Amino acid sequence: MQRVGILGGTFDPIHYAHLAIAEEARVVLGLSQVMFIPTAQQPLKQQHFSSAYQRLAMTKLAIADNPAFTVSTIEVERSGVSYTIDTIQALHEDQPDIEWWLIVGSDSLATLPRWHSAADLVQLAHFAILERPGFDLDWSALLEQFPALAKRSVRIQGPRMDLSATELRSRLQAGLPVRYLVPDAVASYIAEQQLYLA
Ligand SMILES: Nc1ncnc2c1ncn2[C@@H]1O[C@H](COP(=O)(O)OP(=O)(O)OP(=O)(O)O)[C@@H](O)[C@H]1O
Ligand SMILES: O=C(O)c1ccc[n+]([C@@H]2O[C@H](COP(=O)([O-])O)[C@@H](O)[C@H]2O)c1
Repeated sequence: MQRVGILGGTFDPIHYAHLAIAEEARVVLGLSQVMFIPTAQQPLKQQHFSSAYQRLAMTKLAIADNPAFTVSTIEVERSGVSYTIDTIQALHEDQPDIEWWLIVGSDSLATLPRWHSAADLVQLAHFAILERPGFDLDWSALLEQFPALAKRSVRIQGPRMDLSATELRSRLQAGLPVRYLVPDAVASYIAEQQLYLA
């Protein structure tokens, strides 16, 4: 069965750790492609710092040189709160013969108990879990709550990159460089659009 990866994210902004975990999961799991899906509105985040359109544009620029990477506008076009279960259900209905792999950092997976219809999601998707430096996942607690995860997930150790969008926004606000932390085209877009200055 063909396997396709999904990297959902706020991508505010997208950075090299996103690209690196997507590529790692692609190779380790033999994914035919990784679909990047920027959220319209992340359910657990109070605030976004650029528009959905700008985050989508940065995502397109970031993945342009990798033929195995694609961008889906499914959440941006649906608008409103972006529940992953809605996205997976739609993709699954459209292409039931694909094995869908959600690529998630360990920090994000730790919030799974608070995701909408999490128990159903675990039945529909597989999970590629990437270790995030400085973040210890309580794996046994999660397995206790979602036993199906044991058979439907793979934990991948690397690459370990201590980089976050939060840190990038702080750097930009402080006038510090983000070159070599995000693709050049993304750095140029951020500068042109004057993002993350306030
Ligand atoms: N450095 C990293 N290592 C592993 N996973 C990461 C890393 N950065 C982001 N991810 C994962 O990528 C996905 C999308 O992340 P997101 O767009 O929220 O970026 P972020 O850097 O975590 O943003 P913010 O700092 O604004 O919360 C999530 O599953 C997150 O766990
Ligand atoms: O469906 C939910 O309730 C839900 C709650 C929190 C996060 N998510 C998804 O998890 C992905 C990573 O989120 P984030 O915060 O790291 O950008 C992104 O696709 C979010 O929409 C989904």
